[in-house]
Amino acid sequence: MSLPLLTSAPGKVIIFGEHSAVFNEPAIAASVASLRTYLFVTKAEDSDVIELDFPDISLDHKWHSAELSSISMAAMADSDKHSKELNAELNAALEPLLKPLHGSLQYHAAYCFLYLYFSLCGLRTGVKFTVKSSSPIGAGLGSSASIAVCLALATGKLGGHLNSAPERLTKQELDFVNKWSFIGEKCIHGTPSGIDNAVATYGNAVLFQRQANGETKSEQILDFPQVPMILTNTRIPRSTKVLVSGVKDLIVRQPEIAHPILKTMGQVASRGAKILANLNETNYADLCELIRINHGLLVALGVSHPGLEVIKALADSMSIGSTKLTGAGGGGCALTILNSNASPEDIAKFKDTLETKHSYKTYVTGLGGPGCAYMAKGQIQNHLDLIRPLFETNASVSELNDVLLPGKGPLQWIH
Ligand SMILES: Nc1ncnc2c1ncn2[C@@H]1O[C@H](COP(=O)(O)OP(=O)(O)O)[C@@H](O)[C@H]1O
Ligand SMILES: C[C@@](O)(CCOP(=O)(O)O)CC(=O)O
Ligand SMILES: [Mg+2]
Repeated sequence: MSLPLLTSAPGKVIIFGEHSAVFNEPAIAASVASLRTYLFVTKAEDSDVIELDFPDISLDHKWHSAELSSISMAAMADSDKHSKELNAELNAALEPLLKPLHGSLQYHAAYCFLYLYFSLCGLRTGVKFTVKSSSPIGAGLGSSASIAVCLALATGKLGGHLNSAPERLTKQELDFVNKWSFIGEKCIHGTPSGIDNAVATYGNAVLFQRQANGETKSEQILDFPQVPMILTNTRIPRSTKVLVSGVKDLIVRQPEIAHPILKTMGQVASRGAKILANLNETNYADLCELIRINHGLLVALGVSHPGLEVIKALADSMSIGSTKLTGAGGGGCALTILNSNASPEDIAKFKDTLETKHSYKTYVTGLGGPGCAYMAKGQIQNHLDLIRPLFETNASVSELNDVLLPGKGPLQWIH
């Protein structure tokens, strides 16, 4: 497919089962309608370069064709064979290109990009990839998976792998995006479960389980109930990669203790799935109880943070609802499922205290929106005056969403 290209994918909220999902336990996550990542691929001004412009993480980098000599055809060959494990030959070839970014936060985003780009597009130069996200980054809401999905969809299209139906993304194409975005997540954080990229690809909500053979089973939950909840971002930075490897270390040190915790988390997710499939006044309290238990188990794994406990303590002391961290923890976000009798005044006070006293950010957002999408070339060209400034200027999140949010903005997306 030719340029320009525009792709998008949502963030997610894990309701039950973060961390235990990495160890093959079931987990439930839903996409977040209003928190999305957008990728705009255009012709670079210099036809000799591959350019990345990731302003959200202050990364603007160009690679000239002369620097690409380490990337042999052999390193890119058979990339499909390596769709489950990273290709050691390609990794070695990427090393010199990534050297200037070593030790920086931007390293993993650039690694994800280069890995997918060379695997799916080859050595083509003269392209520029610009990414903007309306989702907070590194906060537990799956920004890494949404950028990996945007990149997998765009590089899949650019490399000619995804052009079977002009009017929609087929099931096979979505499976392709899911497979390659999982590889992208691997570049960003090592050993992902695959739940985040599955939700960002397919949208809605999923009951997900990684199998012992590395395959994944994900069941779409189409009518995900709109559970009343508040998402709170502590804005405390953390890295999924570090937190996931911390849990791995705990398992090595305390296997008899850590394994049963993970198993119990799986039980919580399975039970939670049953309740969510038939949520009603009678079992709502059970859902809240499972949220409380899941958080306690995550605390036991060592992935909470005093800043997250502030949210839980406030919600508990106001009897407003049940709170658990969501995503990898260590900072980032928590969700509070509101009690059915929580008053609007108490909800407002809860949010206000978190925002004014602790400088946290709260969100009230719908769960279960669309998955990945792209825009037809004609549509982009007809609206370049609307689209281009969003990627070339310091556009705010609301300006981004006003134009680009599927279903809200004036433009048509293909799903
Ligand atoms: N909009 C973006 N622009 C550039 N890189 C991004 C963007 N969103 C995510 N990333 C990459 O993902 C990383 C954060 O992923 P992670 O630690 O898994 O947190 P989360 O997925 O919860 O946001 C960032 O450090 C960066 O490498
Ligand atoms: C901790 C984990 O379960 C979720 C990580 O989510 P996030 O990157 O914090 O949004 C890891 C995974 O499932 O890949
Ligand atoms: Mg992530």
